[in-house]
Amino acid sequence: MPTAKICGLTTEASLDAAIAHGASHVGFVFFPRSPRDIDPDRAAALIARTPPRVAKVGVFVDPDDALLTRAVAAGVDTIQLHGSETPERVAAVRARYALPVWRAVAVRTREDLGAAAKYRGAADLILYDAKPPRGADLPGGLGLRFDWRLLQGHVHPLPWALSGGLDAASVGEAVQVTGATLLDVSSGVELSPGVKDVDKIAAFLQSVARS
Ligand SMILES: O=C(O)c1ccccc1N[C@@H]1O[C@H](COP(=O)(O)O)[C@@H](O)[C@H]1O
Repeated sequence: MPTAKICGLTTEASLDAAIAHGASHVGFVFFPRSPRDIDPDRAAALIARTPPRVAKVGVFVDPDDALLTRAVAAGVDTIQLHGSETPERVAAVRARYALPVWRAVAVRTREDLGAAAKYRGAADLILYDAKPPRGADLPGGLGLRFDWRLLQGHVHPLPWALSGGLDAASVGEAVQVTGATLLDVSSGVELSPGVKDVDKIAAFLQSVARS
């Protein structure tokens, strides 16, 4: 059965809904430009109420080590790098913190998928996300999807997950088209950027469980 990460959590209510409805991963965004940005001290309070079976993913955009160290001290146990981190930087982060590291790969065309192979031996998982439009304020969390058919026949160099514009209505088709076993959502379970909705979280996780 596919599993899911609910990303961009900032409140007890939304975190509790994700846990209660079976999320395998919860995500906290450490990026000041994001409407979902969370301070590591606040994240620590949310992580403290998250059971061990649920992975706590920190989402970062070209972070320095000081921020990574604060987030790991807060309880983040998986690092998602969503900026322009090179394979060398990804490998260094993985070695320094001895935690699983995900690398986002932005996809618009089939050629974009080629970037994933560069992270073999550096990242633990590739997170395919839609490529943001030129000049976008954020590299992710925009509720945009890419053509999932691009993943058909793609030889994945690493374990992988799917993100970008998913919601309760579309996630079943996403699983069918791509064969994804881990689905990552942020905007699709929100009322407005940064404002999570517990009913949308429940509906998304129910759709994943049915897929
Ligand atoms: O959510 C954010 O604000 C964010 C900021 C910077 C980098 C990544 C971010 N979110 C990630 O984007 C994808 C897709 O999100 P969406 O469902 O399309 O809104 C997801 O992996 C989030 O972790």
